Amino acid sequence: MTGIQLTEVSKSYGRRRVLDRVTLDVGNGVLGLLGPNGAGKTTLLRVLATVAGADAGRVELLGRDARDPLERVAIRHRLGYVPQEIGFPRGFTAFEYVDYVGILKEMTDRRARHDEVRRVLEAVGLTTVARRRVWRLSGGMKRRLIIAQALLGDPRLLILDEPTDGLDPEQRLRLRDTISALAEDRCVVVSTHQTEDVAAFCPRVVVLHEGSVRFDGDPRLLAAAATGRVWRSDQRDPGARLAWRTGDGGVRQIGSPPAGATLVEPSLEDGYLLLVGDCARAVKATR
Ligand SMILES: Nc1ncnc2c1ncn2[C@@H]1O[C@H](COP(=O)(O)OP(=O)(O)OP(=O)(O)O)[C@@H](O)[C@H]1O
Repeated sequence: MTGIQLTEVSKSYGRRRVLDRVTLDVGNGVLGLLGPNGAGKTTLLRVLATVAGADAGRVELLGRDARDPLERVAIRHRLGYVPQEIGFPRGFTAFEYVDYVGILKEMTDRRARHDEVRRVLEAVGLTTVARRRVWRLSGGMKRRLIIAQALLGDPRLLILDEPTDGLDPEQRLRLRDTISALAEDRCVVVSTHQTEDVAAFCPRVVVLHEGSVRFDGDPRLLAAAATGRVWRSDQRDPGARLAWRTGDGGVRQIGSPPAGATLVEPSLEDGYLLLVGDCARAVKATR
């Protein structure tokens, strides 16, 4: 069964079209979603999490039609969602918070639910702080707590909006590992601003720009698209599309290289920045 099948999905807020005929077919594995601020990533994830409806197009999740209210309930029983914004009820411990979400998910058998709460807290490395009040947890721990609640009930579809945001490098690695393991037999969509996250654990990446899919494929192909367009020198080149100082005192530059430039191996970040820059120029030219 396909996890996600979107066909020509569009959504607008007022007169602004935020998703523009998005078509996607996603099976098991991790799909990384990249895009600049305002590209429509969160809106797309909200549609996938059945929090927001599409204005047009077909949204099929876990083989069910998300527009049908009964089918939607069935989808939600098998879906885990980590939203971008987090709010916690006051006074709860980590355990009580996840347990509360379990109750909302209609996990009525108390003992089985508590076992499940312990399992998901363990999965994100929060067992030792299970009895600590949420307001006393660090920002990174709170992010992991939100991920824990999404894992309740072993969902087949996981929608994660910037899950690694605010995590320290060790926790980030640990979470990447957890997500990769989960994705072996389920469909996981992860939005992020970190190209290194995508390079590290997403075999497939989708780039959104102004609500449209501009790239869908292997991250290595996105990086390779910048081959011959990334160079390094000591001085900033006025003709470079993008240029930034690197830690070793040099300048990394993207665009059409000047004669004699020392070309370097492009990274996923280079390929992404070049693509987004090209999209922005194309949009500007049509306005
Ligand atoms: N509820 C809403 N009402 C009106 N406009 C909205 C609403 N939610 C989002 N938007 C607008 O839709 C566009 C896409 O927003 P969205 O949050 O989906 O982008 P994003 O790619 O997730 O951005 P970011 O990387 O900054 O989180 C933005 O212009 C935003 O202002």
